[in-house]
Order: sequence, then C-alpha cells, then structure tokens
Amino acid sequence: MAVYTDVPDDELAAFVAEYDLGAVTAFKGIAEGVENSNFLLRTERGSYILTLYEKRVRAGDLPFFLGLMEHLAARGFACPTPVKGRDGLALRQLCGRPAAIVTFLEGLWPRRILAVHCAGVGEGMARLHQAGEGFAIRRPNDLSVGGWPRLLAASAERAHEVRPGLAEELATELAWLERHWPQDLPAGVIHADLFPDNVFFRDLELTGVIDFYFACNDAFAYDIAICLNAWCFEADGSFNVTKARLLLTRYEAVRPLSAAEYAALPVLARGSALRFLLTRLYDWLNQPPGAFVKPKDPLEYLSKLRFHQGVRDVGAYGLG
Ligand SMILES: Nc1ncnc2c1ncn2[C@@H]1O[C@H](COP(=O)(O)OP(=O)(O)OP(=O)(O)O)[C@@H](O)[C@H]1O
Ligand SMILES: N[C@@H](CCO)C(=O)O
Repeated sequence: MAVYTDVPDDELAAFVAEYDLGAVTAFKGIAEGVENSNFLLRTERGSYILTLYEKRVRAGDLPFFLGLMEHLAARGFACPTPVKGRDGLALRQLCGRPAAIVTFLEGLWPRRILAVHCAGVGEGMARLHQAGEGFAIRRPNDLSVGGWPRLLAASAERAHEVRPGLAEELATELAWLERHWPQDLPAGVIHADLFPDNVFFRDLELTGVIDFYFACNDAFAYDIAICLNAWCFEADGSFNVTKARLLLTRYEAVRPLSAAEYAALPVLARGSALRFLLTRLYDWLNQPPGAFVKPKDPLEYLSKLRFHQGVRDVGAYGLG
C-alpha cells in the first residue's frame, strides 16, 4: 500500500498539537494511491487526510498544490481544503517529509465506470477549469512533451524487459509528437491526473475531486485527452464511443471547445497515452523495496496509444 513512511505515535501527537483539531482518536494508513503516504486521521473535531509528500512531489511545488485547493474550494469547487495550524501555516514537516492535513471528502471513486460517471467527470472537469481562473501561482507542466525525452531516457535501456522493441516504438512516437504537438490552445489550470480513483461520486453524482499533485498550467484540452484515456476504454481494451461522447458533450455544455481544440484532441490523446506509459514504465522498472505498491501496467497505455494513432478526427470520439 502507499505508505512509504511510518509515523510514530509521539511524532503524530506533536504534529497534530500544532492544530486546533483536538486529540487524535484514530489513525491508519490508506492502502490506495502510489505517489505519497496517505493516512486517515480522526480527531475530536472530525475526519481528515494526512499526507506525507514523497519522491515525485517537489517541495517547492507544494504552495501551488495547496494554494490551488484553497482557491478552487473558495470558488465553490468540491475538493479537499488544506487545514491551517495555529500559526496559519498548512505546510509543515513530519518524519523528515513535507506534510499537510486536508479536509476529508465524502463519496467513493467508481470501481466500475458507467457512462453516467463519464458525463459527470466531463462536467466536473469543465467546472474545475473555470474555477481555476484567477489563481495567482503558475506551474508549468513538466510531464508534457518537453519532459518526455528525459522520462524515456530513464527507462529506455531496460524497456525490452517489459516488451521487446518498446524503447524504439516509444522513441518513434515521441519524435512524431514533438513535430505535431499543438501550440496556443486555450490554457489554464488543469488537474492532469483526473483518473477514476481521483473522482468521488455518491448516488452517481460527482461529489468532488482529490489529488491535485500533478496540477499545472497547460491546455485545457490536454486534461480532456487524459480523461478520454482514463475513463473511456473498457477492460478488454476497446474504446467506448458512447462514454467519450457523453464526457465531451457534458464538458462542452459548461465550457465550449474551439475548432482548434477539437482538431488537437487525437494528438493530445496520443501524448497523454505516452505520458502515462512512460511514468508507469519507470515505476515498473524501479519498484521501491518494501512499499507494497502494486505498479500499474504500462502496456495498458501502449494499447491506448496505438488506438489513437489510428484516429483521424474527433468522429472517433463520438463527435462531428
Ligand atoms: N481528501 C480526501 N478525502 C477522502 N479520502 C481521501 C482524500 N484524499 C485521499 N483520500 C483517500 O486516499 C487515497 C489515495 O489518495 P491520493 O489519490 O491522493 O494518493 P496518491 O498517493 O497521490 O495517489 P495517486 O496519485 O496514485 O492517485 C484515495 O483513493 C482516497 O481513498
Ligand atoms: N494516475 C496515474 C498514477 C498516479 O498518478 C496512472 O494511472 O498511471
């Protein structure tokens, strides 16, 4: 499970004493997620999530992530809100890691994705894009096309362990994407990891979004492309056009897309498939001992990538 750092009772008590939360009544590690160590923290005041930020999160980015959650929540978007200590600070240190407490969000992420969930995430994502307007801090997307050569180089030598010829296929794709990557699309704050396990529902209604630790400034349509990959493929690898159409039309009902955004979607979907393939490949080849994290399958994203390579226009995504 994703608990990389154990928190001894005395350190936890001293940490929580910095807040107006009363005494700790329950504390347990959460067996989900792969990036950070997450704990469910119950105190006399209620339920919270304590996160210790691990390897991939840069401490310098935390004011962006925490400030963004605060900004979105203040604009009515349902997401966790950082809890401040008596000193007014949300970010401090625990067990040698940057750490923060955020509010607990009700709901469950969908284990089996229905078309209605795709409609919900389409609308929710558009609202997120609107709510991000006016957020003062900026963070470039270091996991976009400019960051992929470094990611590929980090795995290329051993990629054949996952599939013969994989490094060569990915290098060819990367070169193509570098030539065709769209510029100047409408941009703002995007979530950049809006997978089903980061979107909570209750009675098929979206109740909120978590995990803003890849959020950044980039093209809105890139977030849509990430969601087409994460929400609209079935377990057998087939693409569900009905889900894609619902996701896109419900997005559009809130924030209409330009002709340039439509035209760019197939390229952005290829890029987003490559991005998750590369991070999964790296994690597959570099599993930390003792973290009990089950790495996600990189090849799931090779099959998605190949699907989008065959797409000519948004008709394949149920539009047009
Ligand atoms: N604010 C919250 N309210 C309720 N549950 C939460 C909250 N934040 C996290 N969780 C729980 O913790 C789990 C892991 O959280 P999160 O997705 O942020 O972890 P992560 O390590 O960043 O994972 P990944 O990036 O792989 O999705 C979630 O699936 C959810 O069960
Ligand atoms: N959502 C990512 C993992 C965590 O960011 C993936 O499925 O590869």
